[in-house]
Amino acid sequence: MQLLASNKVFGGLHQRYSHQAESTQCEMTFAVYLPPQATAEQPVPLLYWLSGLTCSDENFMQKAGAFKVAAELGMAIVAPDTSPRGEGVADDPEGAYDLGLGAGFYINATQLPWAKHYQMYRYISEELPALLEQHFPVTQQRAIAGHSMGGHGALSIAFKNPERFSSVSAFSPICQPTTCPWGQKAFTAYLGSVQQAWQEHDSSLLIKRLTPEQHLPLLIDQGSDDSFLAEQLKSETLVDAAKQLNYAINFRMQQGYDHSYFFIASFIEDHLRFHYKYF
Ligand SMILES: N[C@@H](CCC(=O)N[C@@H](CS)C(=O)NCC(=O)O)C(=O)O
Repeated sequence: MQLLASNKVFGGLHQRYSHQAESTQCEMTFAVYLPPQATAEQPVPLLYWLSGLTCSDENFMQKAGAFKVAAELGMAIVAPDTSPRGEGVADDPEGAYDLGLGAGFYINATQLPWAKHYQMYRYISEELPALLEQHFPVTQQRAIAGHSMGGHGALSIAFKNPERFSSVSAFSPICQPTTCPWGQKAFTAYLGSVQQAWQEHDSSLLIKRLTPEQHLPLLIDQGSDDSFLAEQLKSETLVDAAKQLNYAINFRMQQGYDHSYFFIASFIEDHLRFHYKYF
């Protein structure tokens, strides 16, 4: 693991690392915030933050304004990259923002040319936690959150692995990727046309497989003025599914907010305090 940068912030440390990942067969970069309380003797719980399309490890750390409350609570945060990168990693031939680099969708690709490196589900759900829990002062208390494509990542990974997390939250998540243009484009490329493979990564469907004991505390914030809401995010699909299951999720339609990090910065404190309650 190579330390790329280290900055003191609110008494803790923001650090960027790169490492050779086995799952994605390339060098991966992630950023971690270690609050002042974190020591080898007193490790702290860890929130996974999954970002959206076009993002790297940097967007959340620079724009969300999460450090002050994370430092107060004593909570570490990791922000991984959103796709494999580097020489030899496939990208959309036209450089589209919603496929290839910056658009890994947190799934394991089975189709060429993507399959070799686009193994983001395995990276996020297995390889990165093992690495962090071995090398950083963090406990095995995990929460997961994300934005947009990363909201889809957080929800689908939590629904597939409810025993690994104590809570899950999302901002403006893609709730039904099997029926929206972003999801259909990515799933067709990465998974081919087999619907069964698609359904393995659709939160509005995965939620129906959970037993009541597996209903993690779940908070979702969605901006009412988000230009992607109707066509891409479809939050009503998840809200309706939860209602049918008597899964008491906390869904908040926030009036006048858009899809940006201005929205995330406005409510990130609520999400951090929400997750902290359940560690
Ligand atoms: N570039 C795309 C939208 C991409 C976008 O909104 N990305 C969101 C996540 S889905 C984001 O967080 N962008 C980076 C940022 O705001 O820092 C477009 O113009 O339609």
